[in-house]
Amino acid sequence: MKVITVTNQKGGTGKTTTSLFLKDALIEKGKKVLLIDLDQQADASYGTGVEYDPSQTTYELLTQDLNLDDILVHVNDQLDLAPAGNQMAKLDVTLTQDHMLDAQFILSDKLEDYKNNYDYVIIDTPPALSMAVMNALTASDTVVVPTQADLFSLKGLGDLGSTVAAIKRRSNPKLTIAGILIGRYNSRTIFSKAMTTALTEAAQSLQTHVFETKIREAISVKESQNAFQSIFEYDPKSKVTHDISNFVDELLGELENE
Ligand SMILES: Nc1ncnc2c1ncn2[C@@H]1O[C@H](COP(=O)(O)OP(=O)(O)OP(=O)(O)O)[C@@H](O)[C@H]1O
Repeated sequence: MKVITVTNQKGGTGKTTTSLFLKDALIEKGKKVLLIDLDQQADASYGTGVEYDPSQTTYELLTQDLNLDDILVHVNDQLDLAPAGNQMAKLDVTLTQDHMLDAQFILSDKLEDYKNNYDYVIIDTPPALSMAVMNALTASDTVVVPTQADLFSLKGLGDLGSTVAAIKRRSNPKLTIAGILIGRYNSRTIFSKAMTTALTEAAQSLQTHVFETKIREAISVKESQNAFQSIFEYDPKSKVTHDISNFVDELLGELENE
């Protein structure tokens, strides 16, 4: 079982979209996937199109004496969902009030018994360097950092680099950053010198590289999300679907070589 966290503390950089693409591409490859939603906005959970009990979510999993099974939603034979709820916004406060020791290990401990149940676990995270993200990083093999080809999306990635370094030292030495993924890409955009410098610096600060594949901006991305459909079903022949396939092949190639 490989655990992949999708994170960037900046909002709206494509974390949920990337998590859903990853889930779709892995299912397309016949893999068994667990999607864990740690973002209080719960867009990834909503995106699967299933109904779930809003009082049995990843917040309860991380703050109460519950097993993953207690909150899991069986979406289909290849996909289970650990859904999020808006109570996730108070996770850091709750864990501090409860004086939880080693609070970043909770998710990793709770995944321990499920190692043989899934090929891949995909974790969608909130736009913050919160306890939810610490838990995701501690439980993961690798991290994908979605960004957009603008300077603001790259701001603050140095902080993510420091957090990952701290997690590697303290709670998860095997953690790697697979790469920075450029999304909503427009091929007519000329990368400015400033953008190229910022991308290089961002990759250096994360001790990683930028994925060769970029995901283009395409209306079918939003349309497939609105239709609660996998992009592979909604628009199988489109260029963006091809990008997604190439990106996932690039990522899996890296993971297999580790
Ligand atoms: N390749 C793409 N083409 C078109 N639209 C896209 C593409 N990728 C992402 N989007 C759109 O960009 C918006 C932001 O993406 P998304 O919700 O995945 O970001 P996020 O990082 O998860 O946001 P947040 O930080 O709020 O959790 C969404 O409306 C999504 O549909």
